[in-house]
Amino acid sequence: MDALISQSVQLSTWVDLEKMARTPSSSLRFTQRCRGQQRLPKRLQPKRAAAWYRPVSLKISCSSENYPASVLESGSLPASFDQAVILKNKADEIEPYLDGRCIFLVGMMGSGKTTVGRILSEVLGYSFFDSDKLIEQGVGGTAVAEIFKLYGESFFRDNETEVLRKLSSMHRLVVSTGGGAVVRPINWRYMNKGISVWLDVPLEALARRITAVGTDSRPLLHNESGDAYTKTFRRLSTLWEERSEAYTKAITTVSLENIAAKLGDEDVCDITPTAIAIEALVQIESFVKK
Ligand SMILES: Nc1ncnc2c1ncn2[C@@H]1O[C@H](COP(=O)(O)OP(=O)(O)O)[C@@H](O)[C@H]1O
Ligand SMILES: O=C(O)C1=C[C@@H](OP(=O)(O)O)[C@@H](O)[C@H](O)C1
Repeated sequence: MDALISQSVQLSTWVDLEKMARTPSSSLRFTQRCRGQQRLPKRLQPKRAAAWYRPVSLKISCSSENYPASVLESGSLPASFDQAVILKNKADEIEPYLDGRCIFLVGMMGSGKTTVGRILSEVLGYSFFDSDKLIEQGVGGTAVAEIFKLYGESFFRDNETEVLRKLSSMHRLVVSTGGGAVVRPINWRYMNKGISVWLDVPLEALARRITAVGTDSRPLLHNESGDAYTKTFRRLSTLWEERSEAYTKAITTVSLENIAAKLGDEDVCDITPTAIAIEALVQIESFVKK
């Protein structure tokens, strides 16, 4: 049965990746907001949730058109510029150094791979792919949770590897991978043909985000007892113990705790996706300019 389905999941038959990749994603604006954020119970709300929507955390003024080589490295963002402008300038600066290499975002579920990945693809003029979505399309539009239920995790993982293999032979893509893609060594061979970026987000923040949107689409978070936050946090902790080492194989790391420290924020939940995208470019820059 599985063999039969596997055969039907030939990438060429389900997604014309090459064609899709020729069309850079166009739905994104530089300033990404947390749309559709549901209200959490008060005790789960981040201390300054509204700050997610702040356009920028500003420290100093800057009169030059040339932004500091590393706006976040310096720990100070120029006061009069929107994060979106900083992001776009940084993208323009490093894009030639990428030589078309793909960017693979890795990280625990809920770490922002899709959110940040879309922003990066937009500013770099790259195409965006979500590997989970490609797997779903390959199985006739079956949702990830359903694929796990009907065919099991290893079937899902085989398809994930096949998707990554195919994507790794392409250029100018930003790819949001599934949280478990890091576990198979073969996947690293594919992802590190491009530049892998680990979004390192504290478990508490992940659990808050996922609780806000629900766990329906994330099958590995099903089957726990307790309230939504507690069971999500517990399951994430187990997965983290199994995977934390694997994430360190990424070529670059974006640590939200480091960004928070640089910006003077005390809560990682205050960091906007745009600020995270800027830091991702800063980290990528230090790799490509080495
Ligand atoms: N920097 C951020 N601050 C607050 N919420 C965020 C941030 N980045 C992502 N989110 C939210 O967290 C949830 C998971 O993000 P997503 O990009 O889908 O993660 P992943 O693709 O890694 O699973 C989404 O609801 C998204 O809106
Ligand atoms: O952590 C994991 O093993 C998984 C994460 C999910 O992707 P996201 O990280 O995008 O939620 C999805 O691939 C699947 O549910 C398995």
